[in-house]
Amino acid sequence: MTNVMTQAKEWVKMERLSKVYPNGTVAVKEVDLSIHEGEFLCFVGPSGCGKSTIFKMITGLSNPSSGTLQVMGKAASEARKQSDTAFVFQDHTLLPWNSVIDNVTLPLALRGVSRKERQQEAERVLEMVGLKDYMRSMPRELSGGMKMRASIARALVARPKLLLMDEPFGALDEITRQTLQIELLELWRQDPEMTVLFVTHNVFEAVFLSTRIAVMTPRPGKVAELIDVPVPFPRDESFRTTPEFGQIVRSVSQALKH
Ligand SMILES: Nc1ncnc2c1ncn2[C@@H]1O[C@H](COP(=O)(O)OP(=O)(O)OP(=O)(O)O)[C@@H](O)[C@H]1O
Repeated sequence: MTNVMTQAKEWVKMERLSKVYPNGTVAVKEVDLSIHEGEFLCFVGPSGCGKSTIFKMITGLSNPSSGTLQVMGKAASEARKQSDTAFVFQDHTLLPWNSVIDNVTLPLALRGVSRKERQQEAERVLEMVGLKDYMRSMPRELSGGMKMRASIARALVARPKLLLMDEPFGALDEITRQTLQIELLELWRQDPEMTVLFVTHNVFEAVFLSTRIAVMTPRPGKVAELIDVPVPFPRDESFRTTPEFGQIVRSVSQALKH
């Protein structure tokens, strides 16, 4: 299942993708995985199973040792130049000396977008994440959840086709985390082309968000199992208490034990 109804394009294609670091650590071993336009795919696995290494290769920051990796039909290092990819990390990475709106407009400023358009686009995404009234605030004046919303707004401002999120809600309290999960799904649904790759250690979070889950094995990192979450969107809080939710959580937990 994807966010789009048409035949979905392959956004990321990994074939026997491996990464061996110079010290001999095999971080990723022969991963085969195709991710399509409009998917919401979660990587779940124990610490050190190579999730961040896969993200680094997708963004062209690290080269595969062997195998192939295509991002939007191109080698990852080429796709990087198109800047269709945005990231959100666990740490909000907002610049503390810039206001919220100046943080959000930064990716557009770096691309030479005019001041007027930067302002318009930033206001659009800040409205989407519910922070328009705080655009003149400084990051230190925001709660943890608001900082993460600002960080998401900054990632979305340039309308990325691929959004990579590495444990973005890991530092938040459970209530805020669940609220942001619902908000993130709404943002994703507003752009049918956008594909989200999301790393989490939390099985419940993965099941709530995903169209598909890649369960990773401990080192060397491999995809142990791909699990579909064939539950339609929109999903709301009630999904978390359905038998179907519990069943998929059990399947993922089982796959993690192998
Ligand atoms: N630059 C590096 N040189 C050597 N080994 C590395 C390097 N970067 C990562 N590793 C090792 O590769 C393995 C995979 O690391 P990676 O950071 O990709 O895992 P991860 O699943 O993202 O972990 P976590 O969930 O803890 O962030 C780990 O054993 C790690 O120690």
